[in-house]
Amino acid sequence: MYKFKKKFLSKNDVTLLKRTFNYVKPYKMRFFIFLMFTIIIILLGIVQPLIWGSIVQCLAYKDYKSIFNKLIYLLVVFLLESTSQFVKNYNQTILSNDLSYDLKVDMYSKMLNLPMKVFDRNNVGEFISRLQGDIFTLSSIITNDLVNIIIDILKIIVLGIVIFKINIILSFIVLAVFPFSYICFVTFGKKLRNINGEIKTLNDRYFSILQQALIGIKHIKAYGLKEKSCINYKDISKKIKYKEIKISITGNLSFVISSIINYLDDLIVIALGIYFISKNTLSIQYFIAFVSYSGQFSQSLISVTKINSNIQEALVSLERIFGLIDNIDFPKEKFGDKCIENIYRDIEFQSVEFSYENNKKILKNIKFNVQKNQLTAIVGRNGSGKSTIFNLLLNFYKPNHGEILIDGIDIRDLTEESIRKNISIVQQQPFLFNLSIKENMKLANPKSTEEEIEQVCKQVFMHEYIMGLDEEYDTVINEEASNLSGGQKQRLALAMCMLRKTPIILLDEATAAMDAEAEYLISEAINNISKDRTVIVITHNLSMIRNADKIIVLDEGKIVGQGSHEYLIKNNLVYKDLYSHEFDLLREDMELKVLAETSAGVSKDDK
Ligand SMILES: Nc1ncnc2c1ncn2[C@@H]1O[C@H](COP(=O)(O)OP(=O)(O)OP(=O)(O)O)[C@@H](O)[C@H]1O
Repeated sequence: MYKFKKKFLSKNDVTLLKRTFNYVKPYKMRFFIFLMFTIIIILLGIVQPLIWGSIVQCLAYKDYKSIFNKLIYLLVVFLLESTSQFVKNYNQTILSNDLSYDLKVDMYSKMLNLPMKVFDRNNVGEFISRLQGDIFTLSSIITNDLVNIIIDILKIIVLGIVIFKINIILSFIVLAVFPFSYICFVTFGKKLRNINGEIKTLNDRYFSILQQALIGIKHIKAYGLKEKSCINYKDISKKIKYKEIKISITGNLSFVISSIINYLDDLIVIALGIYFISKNTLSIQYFIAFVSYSGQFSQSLISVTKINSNIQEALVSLERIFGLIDNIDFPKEKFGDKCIENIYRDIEFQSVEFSYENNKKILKNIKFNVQKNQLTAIVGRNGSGKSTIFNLLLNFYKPNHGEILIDGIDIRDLTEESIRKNISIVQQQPFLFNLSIKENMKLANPKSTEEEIEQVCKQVFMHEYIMGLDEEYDTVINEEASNLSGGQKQRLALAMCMLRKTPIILLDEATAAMDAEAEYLISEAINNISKDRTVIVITHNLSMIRNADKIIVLDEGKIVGQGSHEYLIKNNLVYKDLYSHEFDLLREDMELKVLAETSAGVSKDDK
C-alpha cells in the first residue's frame, strides 16, 4: 500500500498542491462561493433521480394524479440546477484567470531577479516554455481538472453516503471496484508523469530552436541553412508528436480499463437490484435512484482515474513553476543593503580572481584602481577577460576571491539600486526596445526633457539622421533594431547612457561598429564626458585611447601592465604588440586605398 502511495502523490507533490492552493487564499470568498454552488449542484443531482424514481413508481401503481406535481418539482430542480451551474462557472472562470495571472506575474518578476549565471546555463526557450507552456497547462488544469477532481471527490463522498443508506450490499459491490480503479490510477500515473516530464524538456528545446531561428533568420538564409533548420525543427516536432501520442494512448488505456471494470460492476448491481425488488426488500423508486447514484459514483471514480494524467501533468508543471519561483533549480541573485548616493572616491579591484562555470580561471589576481573622473582604458587580446571585468563591476557575477570596492565599499554589500544608479554601460551590441526612439531615451531616464534628448542625440551625431525620419523622434525601433545600422545603434545607446548621468560609465567596444569619422568625433565626446565622470573604456582601437589617464593591459586573465600610452609603448611588450598590430592593419588599409586610387587613375589614363 505504501508503495502505491509513494508512486501516486509524494510528500513533495502534496506540498506543491498546497502551494497552489496558497495562491487561492487572496480569493477565498470567490472560492467559497464556487464550492458552495458546486455542493448545491451535487445535492440537486441527488434529488433528481429520487423524483424520477417516484414518477416511475407512480406509473407502476397507475397513480397519474401525483405525476403532474412531480413534474413541477423536476422543473424547479432543473431551474435551480441551471442557475447554480451558471454562478459556479462564472466564479470558476474568474478564479482560474486570477490564479494564472498571479502565477505568471510572480514567475516573471522572479525570472528578472535571477543571476546572470542562470541565463548562461539555460536557454531562452526553457524560460518561455515555463512561462507560457507550463502556466497555460496549469491554468487549464486549475480551471477544469483540479476543480473537477474536487467535484468528483465531493460526489464520491456524498453519493457514497446516500447509496449506503439505500442498500448496503449493493453499495459494497459498487465499492468493490475501487481497489481495481486505484491500482489502475497508480500504475498508469507514474508512466504518464514520466512522459510528461519528457514532453516538457522537449518543449524547452522546441522553443529554443524556434527562438534561435527567428532571431538568426538572416544568418540561416545567408548561409543556406534553411534545409538544416527545417530538419532540426522537424526532428524536435516529431519527437514531441510521438510523446503526445504516447501520452494520449496511455491515458486512454487507463480510462478504458477502469471503464470495463466499472461496467462489469454495474451489471452485477442491476442483476442483484432486480433480485432484491423481486424479494420486496428494495422499492422501484430507490432502485432507480440507486442505479443513477451508483452510475454517478462510478463515473466520478473513473473521472478520478482519467484525471490522473492531468494531475501528473499539473505536478510536472508545478515542479517547474515553483522551481523557478523558489529558485530551487536556480540560486537567487544576491545584493547587499548599503546605499550610496554619490560616489566620492575610486573604484578598486583587490586581488580579484574569477571563473565562470568550470574551474578555468578567467581573471587571475586582478589589482588596479580607477580614479574618480578619469578616463581609464582596458586593452588586451580577444578572450583576455576585459568584458568579464565589467561583468563583475556590474555585480552580474561575484568574484571567487578578492574584492571590488566602490567608494571603499565592497560591491557585494551594495543594494542593487546603488549599483544601477551609479553605473551605466554601453555594450558592443547594444539592446534597444521595440519602442520609439523617444520612448527608449525615456527608459534610460524617465525625467529627461525633449530638449535634453535632442541635446544628447546631437552629441552623438544622431539628431540630423533622426530628424530625417518620417516620424522623427517618434519613429519606432524594430525588434532587434533592424531598421538601424550597428553604428547608429551604438550612438543611440551612448546617448541613452549620457542621459542617465551616472557618475561611472563603462564602454565595452562601444564605438566598434562606427565608421572612422564617427569614431573620432565620438571619442572626442567621450573625452569631454570623462572630465566630470569616471569612464572606463574597453577597446581594440588603441589610437582612440592614447590620451587616457590610465591604460590597463590584460593578457590571459592577468594584468601585464598599467600606465600611460607613452609609458606602455616603451615598457610593455604586449601593449607594443597590440599597438603595432593595429598600426599594421591601418597601414594595410591605407595601402589598399592608395592602390585602389592608383589603379583607378591608371585606368582613367588608359582611356
Ligand atoms: N558567460 C560566460 N560563461 C562562460 N565563459 C565565458 C562567459 N563569458 C565569457 N566567457 C569566457 O571568458 C573568457 C573571457 O571572456 P571576455 O568576454 O571577458 O573576453 P574579452 O577580453 O572581453 O574578449 P573580446 O575582446 O573578444 O571581447 C573567454 O574565454 C570566454 O570564452
